[in-house]
Amino acid sequence: MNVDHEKIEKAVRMILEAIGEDPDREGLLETPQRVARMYEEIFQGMQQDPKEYLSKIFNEAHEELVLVKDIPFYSMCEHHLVPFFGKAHVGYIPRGGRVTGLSKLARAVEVVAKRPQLQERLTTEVADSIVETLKPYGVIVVVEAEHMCMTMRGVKKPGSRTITSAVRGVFQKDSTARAEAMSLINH
Ligand SMILES: Nc1nc2c(ncn2[C@@H]2O[C@H](COP(=O)(O)OP(=O)(O)OP(=O)(O)O)[C@@H](O)[C@H]2O)c(=O)[nH]1
Ligand SMILES: [Zn+2]
Repeated sequence: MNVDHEKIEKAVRMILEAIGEDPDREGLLETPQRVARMYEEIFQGMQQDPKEYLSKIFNEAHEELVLVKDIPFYSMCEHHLVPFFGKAHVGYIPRGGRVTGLSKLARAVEVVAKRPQLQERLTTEVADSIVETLKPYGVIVVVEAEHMCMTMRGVKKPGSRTITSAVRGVFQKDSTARAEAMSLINH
């Protein structure tokens, strides 16, 4: 168990009371426990480190781009605790034969998404965890997302998308390499 169920249940009950609901009416009776179970699931990245997955390295003599694109993710905006969700594109150029399983790139996205987050930090954490584990020539991470805090409330701009990127190593210095990766991502 990675969250304090009892605390969440108490808090949800208080929120229900605070909005004028009756937490003891039939439909809401199990809601605090449900929310606790849900938070355990959607915040499970709090207890995980993306590097645990990425450090499962094997040897393959490929020193060209590896790109996994359109990785779907769901995260929770740390300001409003409502979802933001979209797709992540993760690419790297292996160095010294150090490659990892393709699914580990998606797992890294999954781990950092399952925390109270900012899109910028999610993007950076994926890029830096790859740099630290695989020590590649370069890393490029592009994330596109829709933020529920901008659509269902506040400024109310449904359909607006936020795009963030983090580039490391060769992708910072070499605009041709970066443009090539970006064109594959946008293709
Ligand atoms: N940079 C960044 N901002 C975010 C992200 N998710 C939500 N936000 C923004 O966080 C800001 C919080 O602003 P505040 O003024 O403190 O909160 P607010 O009064 O609810 O703001 P509004 O959303 O403008 O109504 C808002 O502008 C959100 O759009 C994110 O991933 N990255
Ligand atoms: Zn927000």
